[in-house]
Amino acid sequence: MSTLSSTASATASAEEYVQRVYSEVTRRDPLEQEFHQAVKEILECLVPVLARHPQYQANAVLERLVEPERTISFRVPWTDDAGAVRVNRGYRVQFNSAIGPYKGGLRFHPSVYSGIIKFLGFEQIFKNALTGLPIGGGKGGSDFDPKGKSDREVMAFTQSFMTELYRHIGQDTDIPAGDIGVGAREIGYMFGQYKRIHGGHEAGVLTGKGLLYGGSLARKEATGYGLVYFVQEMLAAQCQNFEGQTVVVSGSGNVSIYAIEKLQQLGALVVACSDSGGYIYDPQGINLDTVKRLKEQERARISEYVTAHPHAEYTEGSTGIWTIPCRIALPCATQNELDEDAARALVSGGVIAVGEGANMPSTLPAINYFLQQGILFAPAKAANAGGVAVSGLEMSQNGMRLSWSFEEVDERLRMIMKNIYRSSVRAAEEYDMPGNLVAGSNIAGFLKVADAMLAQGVV
Ligand SMILES: NC(=O)C1=CN([C@@H]2O[C@H](COP(=O)(O)OP(=O)(O)OC[C@H]3O[C@@H](n4cnc5c(N)ncnc54)[C@H](O)[C@@H]3O)[C@@H](O)[C@H]2O)C=CC1
Ligand SMILES: O=C(O)CCC(=O)C(=O)O
Repeated sequence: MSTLSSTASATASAEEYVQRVYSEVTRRDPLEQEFHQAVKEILECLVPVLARHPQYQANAVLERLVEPERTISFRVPWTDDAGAVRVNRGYRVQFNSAIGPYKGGLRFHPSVYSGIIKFLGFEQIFKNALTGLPIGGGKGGSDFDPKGKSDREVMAFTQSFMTELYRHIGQDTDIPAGDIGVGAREIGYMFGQYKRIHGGHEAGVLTGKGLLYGGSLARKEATGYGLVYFVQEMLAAQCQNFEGQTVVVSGSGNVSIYAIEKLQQLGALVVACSDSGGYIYDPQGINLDTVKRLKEQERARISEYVTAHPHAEYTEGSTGIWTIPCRIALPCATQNELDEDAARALVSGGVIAVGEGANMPSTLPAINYFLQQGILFAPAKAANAGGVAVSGLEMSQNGMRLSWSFEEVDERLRMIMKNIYRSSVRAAEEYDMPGNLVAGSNIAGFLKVADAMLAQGVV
C-alpha cells in the first residue's frame, strides 16, 4: 500500500473507533447530554492521534477513559431554618487517576445531575494533565442551591455533605475544591467537618482553603488571572495586547471578578459582566469594587450595580451580553452560555479573541464558527487551568508545611499558563492543525494521560 492510502485507511479506522466509543457512551447514559458534548469534542480532535498511534486503540484507551473509575452518589439530609428536613443528592465522580490523585471542584447548583458532574470530571482529566502537575481528574457536587440560604443552612448542608464524602477523599486519594456555588465559606465548613470526623489536621485534603488554615495566596485569583495570562500569550503571538481593548466578561463570580481585576491592571476597558438574572453595561468601565461588594460580601444581584452607578444599564436575561461590541470576550459563567447566534453576534461586533474561563461555555457550533472565522480561541481546558494549577501548588505547600508569597505563586501560575499555551500550540502543529488550540490542548492533555495509562497496564 502507498503511504497515502495507508494513512487514509488508518484515519478511516480511527474515525470508526471514535464513532463506536461515542455511540456506546450515548447508548449507556442517553440522558447525560453535557457529558456527550464534552466527549464528542475531545474524541473528534483525537482522530489523527489514534491513526498515527494504533497502540491506544489496541489497548482500549478510549473505552477506559470515558468510563469513570468510580462514581459515588449519596443522600444529603439537612434541616432548614424553619425546622423542615430537606434532602439533596450528592455526587463525586473519580474519573481518572493515571497521573495522580483525583482532583477537581465541587459544584452546588440546582442544575447538578450526573451528566453535569461527568462532563466536568471528564474535562478535568485533560486540564489537570496540561498543568504538568501530578493530578488526576475528578469532580463532585450537589443539586443544593445556596442562593437565598442563611449561613446556618449552608453550614448544615455542607456538614451533612462532608459526613458522607469524607470516607471517599484524602490528601493522597481525592482532593476536592470549589466550583459554582462553592467558595471560601463552603470550603471552610467542609474542612471543619472533615477534621472533626477524620481527626488530625490533614490540610491537603481540600484546596481553596482560607489563608488562616492552609490556603494558598493567589488561589482565589488563580483561575481569572490564569485565563488572562493565557489570552495574553495568544494575543502576543499576533503582536497584540490588552492595552485599550474593550472586553466583555460574563458572570460575576470568582473567575469573572479576578479576570476583570487582571484585565484592568493590564489596561483593558471591561464594559460588561452578568449573573444568571441579567447583565450590566458600563461604557466607562466596570467598577470592580462595586462588583466585589455586591458579590463577595452582600451576595446580591448584579442588577444592584446601577444603584451605585446610574449611568450604567442593566438588561434582564444573561445571553444578550454577547451583542455588546467588543474586541475580546471571556465567557466565565457556565456551560453552553455562548451558542452559535451569540458567536455570530460577537464576530459582527468586531471580536478578535475569545477565552473560555467557564467550563465548556461555548457550544460546539459556536466553537466551529469562531475557528472558521479565524478568531483567536482559547479553549476552557487550557485557558482556565490556572485554578486547579494553583490548587496543586496549595497541596505542595501543605505537604511541605510552608507558605509561598503571593508573588511566588503568581509567577509559577504565569509560567504554567505559558507552558500550557506552548504545548497546545506545539501539539496542534504536530498534527497539522496549526493555530487550533482546541485540537492542540485536547491532544496534548490526552497524550499524557493515555501514555500513563498504557504504562500502568489494563486497570
Ligand atoms: N472557581 C474556579 O477555580 C474554577 C471555575 N471554573 C468554571 O468557571 C465557571 C464559573 O465558576 P465560579 O466563578 O467559580 O463560580 P461562582 O459561583 O463564583 O460564580 C458563577 C457566576 O456565574 C453566574 N451565572 C450562573 N449562571 C449564569 C448564566 N446562565 N448566565 C450568566 N451568569 C451566570 C452566577 O450568577 C455567578 O456570578 C464555571 O463554569 C466553573 O466550572 C473553571 C475552572 C476553575
Ligand atoms: O482547584 C481545583 O481543584 C478544581 C478547579 C476546578 O474545579 C476546575 O478546574 O474546573
